[in-house]
Amino acid sequence: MQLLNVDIKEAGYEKDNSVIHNIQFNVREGELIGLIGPNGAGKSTTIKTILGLLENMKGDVIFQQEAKYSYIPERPIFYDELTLWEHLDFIAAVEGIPDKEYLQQAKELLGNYNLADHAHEFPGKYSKGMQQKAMLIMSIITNPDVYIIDEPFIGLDPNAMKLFLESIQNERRRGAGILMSTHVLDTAEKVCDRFLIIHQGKLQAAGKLDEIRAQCNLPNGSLYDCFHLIAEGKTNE
Ligand SMILES: Nc1ncnc2c1ncn2[C@@H]1O[C@H](COP(=O)(O)OP(=O)(O)OP(=O)(O)O)[C@@H](O)[C@H]1O
Repeated sequence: MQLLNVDIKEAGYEKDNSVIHNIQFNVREGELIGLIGPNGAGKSTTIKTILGLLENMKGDVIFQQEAKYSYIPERPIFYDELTLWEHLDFIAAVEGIPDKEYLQQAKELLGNYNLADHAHEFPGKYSKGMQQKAMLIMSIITNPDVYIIDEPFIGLDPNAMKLFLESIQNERRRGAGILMSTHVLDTAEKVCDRFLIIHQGKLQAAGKLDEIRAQCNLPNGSLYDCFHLIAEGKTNE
């Protein structure tokens, strides 16, 4: 089942100055989609458009059957005066999640991510990797149908990276669809079902790795090879 349909004709930060054009794709249940492209390609702008943050947008972004989404930004954001536990309590209260539904899960996640001993500290003072893990826990407890994740891997140590990927796989098994922007192409190649390669604000290639290879005319190429070809503007499109 499709959870999110995106059909952006154009979007940008100022009127009559579009940054992204003709970006169409969908996210289905259980799918992990990698949104990739060089710096300044338009990945964050695409995400901001999906989140409804850009006024200057033409097109449609439709979450199916009131699918609930959760956004994990590249730069974690916390309330200065709330501990991580207080953040979790606050989110549970706002989302109307009963204690018995999230307390156990939150404790398990805090344990897995080695944050249990820091749960009563202010996450604003955590290291970058700890903050990233805290954001993920805050997201998971809301049980979203769709995750929108902006570059999650920067700052994670190898163990945290493994845990992050495991958490994502668990969420996919539950049926959640995930749109994830990243520059870590070797990991993306291994874990994503489909890819969207954006360059200069346009979708230059989309599909499974085999389809991307065909679009790039690189039958044995890696995602990295295809990315470079597109970033250098050498595709036929
Ligand atoms: N707040 C903003 N106001 C005006 N222009 C912006 C703003 N944010 C981004 N842009 C412009 O939009 C274009 C796309 O930027 P965007 O942040 O979407 O790229 P990105 O693919 O996410 O890059 P990166 O990999 O560096 O994060 C760039 O030309 C950038 O200068």
